Amino acid sequence: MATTPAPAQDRSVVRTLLRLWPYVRPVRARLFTAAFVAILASCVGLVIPLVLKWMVDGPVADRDPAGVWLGALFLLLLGFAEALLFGLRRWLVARPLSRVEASMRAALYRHLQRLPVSFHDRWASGQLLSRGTTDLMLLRMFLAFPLTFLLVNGVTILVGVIIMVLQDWTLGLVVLGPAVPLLVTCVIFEKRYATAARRAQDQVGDLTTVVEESVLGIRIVKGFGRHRSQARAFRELSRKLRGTELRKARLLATIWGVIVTLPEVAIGAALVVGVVQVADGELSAGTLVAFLSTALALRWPVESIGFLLAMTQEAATATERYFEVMDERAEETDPAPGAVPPDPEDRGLRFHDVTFRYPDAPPGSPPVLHHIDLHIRPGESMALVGTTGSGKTTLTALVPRLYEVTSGRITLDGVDITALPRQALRAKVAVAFEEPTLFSAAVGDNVLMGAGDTADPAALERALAVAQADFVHALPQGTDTQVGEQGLSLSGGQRQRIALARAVVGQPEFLVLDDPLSALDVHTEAAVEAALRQVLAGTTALIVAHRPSTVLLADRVALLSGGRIAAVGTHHELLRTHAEYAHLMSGAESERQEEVR
Ligand SMILES: Nc1ncnc2c1ncn2[C@@H]1O[C@H](COP(=O)(O)OP(=O)(O)OP(=O)(O)O)[C@@H](O)[C@H]1O
Repeated sequence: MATTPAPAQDRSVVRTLLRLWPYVRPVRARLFTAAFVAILASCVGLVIPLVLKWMVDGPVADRDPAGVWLGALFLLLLGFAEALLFGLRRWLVARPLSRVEASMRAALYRHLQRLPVSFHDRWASGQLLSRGTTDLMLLRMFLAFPLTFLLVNGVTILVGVIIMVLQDWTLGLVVLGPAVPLLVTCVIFEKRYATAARRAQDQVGDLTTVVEESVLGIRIVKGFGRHRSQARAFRELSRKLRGTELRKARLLATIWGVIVTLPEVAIGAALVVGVVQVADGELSAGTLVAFLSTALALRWPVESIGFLLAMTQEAATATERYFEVMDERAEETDPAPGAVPPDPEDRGLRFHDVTFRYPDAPPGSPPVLHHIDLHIRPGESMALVGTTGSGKTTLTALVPRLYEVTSGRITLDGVDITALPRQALRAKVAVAFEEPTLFSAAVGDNVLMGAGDTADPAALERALAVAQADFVHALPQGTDTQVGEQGLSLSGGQRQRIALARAVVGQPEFLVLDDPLSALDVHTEAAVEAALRQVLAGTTALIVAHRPSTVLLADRVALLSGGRIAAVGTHHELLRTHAEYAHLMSGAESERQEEVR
């Protein structure tokens, strides 16, 4: 499951949001201009009450129709200017903000590609998906609205309050009365909403994981009739999410209620006090009209603060979730400093006293691999044999540095693999796993992924021939045929052969094969083996094998038992001298005979 740390209670929203600055920086000019334009638009709106005051105390009191028309024309122009300026603000921000969202998404994707396999072991893919989609959308919305409007509304309220106090300070005080209770409510609301927002966004991630798993595993779900339990799990998670969303809605409704009611009551009170003052002749009707229309013009900026704060909280949570992934350490691409200098005498692939424990294994648990010493000489192929769970896959994963050794060293031709840049290492070592993953692309492209930039059609043909994957030519568009997500339109054995072709296409110096022929029928396996033998003649190879036929491909065999190398020798030697090996192979042999029969 995903690591979804509990929300930090004492986080600072501002400090969290400031982390977005590097992404916002390139569009800062546009954003600041847009904010300035929005402030201008709001201030234009605040001039309207002053025009009204002039109209009521002037042309209306003097019964001057020409003056009223002039005032109306002014109002119309001000309205137009306000609308135009708000339109301009939108135009200014729309494009740059979608660029910010795209660049953050690209950075996240790039980072995910560079994070070690151990990170992906820990995190559910749905959590990563939701961070790259929903959370980034929330951030774009925050940059488009709350970021600008919290500032714009703040300035508008300040200017409006100054105008009101200048009109009549007693009425001003009446309207300002609710400011303190409003502020207190906002602070309490903000804290509670932060917790609910974090929970909701994590739950969206969990829900995405369930959907993704059941879509990818649809065959298992159907095959085992698990659709009801999957649907139940989905319903349970969406019920939880609904509960959290309702809590958010309730919190929002409460704050909205307070934010709307208090100012309305204050405006009502100001109306009563103002009317009394006008009746007593202490205040002109025009001033009261101007005062009240300013107060009404401030209603929206004040009321919107509730949901602007809510969106800001969600954005802070989204930022936190985004950086939880971005802060994870990516694999170093450059060689590690201080590695042991290369030993030119030490050729081939060599494990020197390698011990390995999975990074996410419970503390104190025994290592999966103990003090492995193994030397595969240049051009030699070595089979790795062992009972299930003995650590074979783990050992092979250490060579391309999918995981880092806990202690000890692995060397390729005397060079410590940590002293090689990762790209150079992975160009030297090709891998094929038992569970072949194909990408949504043409078959040919899937194979050529293994060849770096030096790919050519002849290499593709050669690799397909070695892997006995000529069947691709019979596909509707030959090597250009698109294979679906995970290559589901191909059989298991066909996918394995394409993955094998991918491993051999780059003619790597070192080949690591994790039981790559397990899904093939005996005849195809024999044909692949015959072709592989030619490839293996010049390549140093480590091949995980379960069947004697695959073992026979190799020059020597290493027996892995309980995470230790129990014996190394030729197949026939070990059959004679090692009971565990003989037992393993006889089981495999009888299974094999069953299969042939
Ligand atoms: N990502 C992981 N985190 C923690 N432990 C793991 C992880 N992957 C595998 N293990 C554990 O490491 C041990 C060795 O697993 P490994 O897959 O290397 O065995 P194997 O010999 O390849 O087995 P098989 O023949 O069934 O493929 C197992 O006990 C397994 O539970």
